[in-house]
Amino acid sequence: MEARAGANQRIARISAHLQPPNFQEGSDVLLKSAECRAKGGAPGFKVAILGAAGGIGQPLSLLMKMNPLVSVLHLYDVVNTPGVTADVSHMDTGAVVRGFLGQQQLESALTGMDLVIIPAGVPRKPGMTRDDLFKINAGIVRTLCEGIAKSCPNAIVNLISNPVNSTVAIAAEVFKKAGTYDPKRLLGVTTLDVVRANTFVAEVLGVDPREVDVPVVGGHAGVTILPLLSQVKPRSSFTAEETEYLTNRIQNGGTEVVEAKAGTGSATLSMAYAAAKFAGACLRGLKGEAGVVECAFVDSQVRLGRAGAEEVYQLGPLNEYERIGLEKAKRELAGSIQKGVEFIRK
Ligand SMILES: NC(=O)c1ccc[n+]([C@@H]2O[C@H](COP(=O)([O-])OP(=O)(O)OC[C@H]3O[C@@H](n4cnc5c(N)ncnc54)[C@H](O)[C@@H]3O)[C@@H](O)[C@H]2O)c1
Ligand SMILES: O=C(O)C[C@H](O)C(=O)O
Repeated sequence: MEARAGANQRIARISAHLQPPNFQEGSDVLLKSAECRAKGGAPGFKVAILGAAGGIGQPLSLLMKMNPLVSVLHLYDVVNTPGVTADVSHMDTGAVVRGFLGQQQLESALTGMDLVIIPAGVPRKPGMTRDDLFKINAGIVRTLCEGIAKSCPNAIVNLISNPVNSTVAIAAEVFKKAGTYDPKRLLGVTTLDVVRANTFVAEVLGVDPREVDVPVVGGHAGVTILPLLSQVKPRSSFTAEETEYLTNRIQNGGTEVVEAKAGTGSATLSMAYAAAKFAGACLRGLKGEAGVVECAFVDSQVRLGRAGAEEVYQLGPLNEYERIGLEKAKRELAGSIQKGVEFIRK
């Protein structure tokens, strides 16, 4: 991912032509009973969550266990996965759950996966920016992506760990180094910005948030989060004050939660919901469902193709307010992407 390339449109159509589900068995499982059931398990996709014991990881594990398209769910973390795995595995849904603990089990956790979701890493505390997490999370993302390149190079990757504006570039560089990079398969998760935008816009319009669809493009930090209020569905108009209020609230939604949690972490529940929504869309695309469209932070070199995020949508007509916002977003994104690239290339 080049700095220039990462700063453009971010609405990806999830491909209907990805690899079919595979049913290859993993090894080194912690739960023997899950291993037995996996052999006769329902058809579906194999999904791994890396960072599964965390604030996002736990509710996300629960939500993915509820997804009927998932046949096998691997829960990996450096702590506490036996407990989380035992707990989630008691849910009477189809997916077989296996737990993996510590780096020596990373390879087993990843082998054969169709989709890997990464919420591993430290969250913000009040007064911090997402970029302040770079130092710790960059190394975590690098290690996990090296594992993916080795054990499941064809998996779709949903990257949640902050700062997303840099970690996606780190992942891209790791995959390039390993010779496995496919921009169609690497997706930075920005769905929480869309989820928030839908909620806040619905509040202003006085309608049900489920009826609202707000495209949010750019990256996932401050001014790089760019809601396109001129393209809200159903078609709506906003006063200048409403536009300013909504843009600021959407751009600062993460900080609003960090401050409310007062040092105990950042968004976890709404993030798990958003991640499950996005991962579900990826699985529906993998399955062959047509017209699955989501916003994501992707390398804009993506082109129409047969194996992944098959199309990057153009931004559509922007108003003056949005054009100014886009220029600000591009400037900041270019720096964040470059920082991620340099972390791997140095
Ligand atoms: N993209 C988004 O919209 C979004 C939204 C919310 C949070 N986040 C980010 O998600 C990340 C996780 O947030 P959280 O609240 O779940 O944090 P958390 O601290 O509750 O959980 C993180 C988990 O990652 C695990 N972990 C640490 N190093 C690991 C490694 N090398 N391999 C595997 N697992 C490892 C930890 O053990 C922990 O269980 C943070 O970076 C946060 O900023 C992103
Ligand atoms: O704000 C954070 O640090 C977490 C996340 O990126 C969010 O938007 O909630």
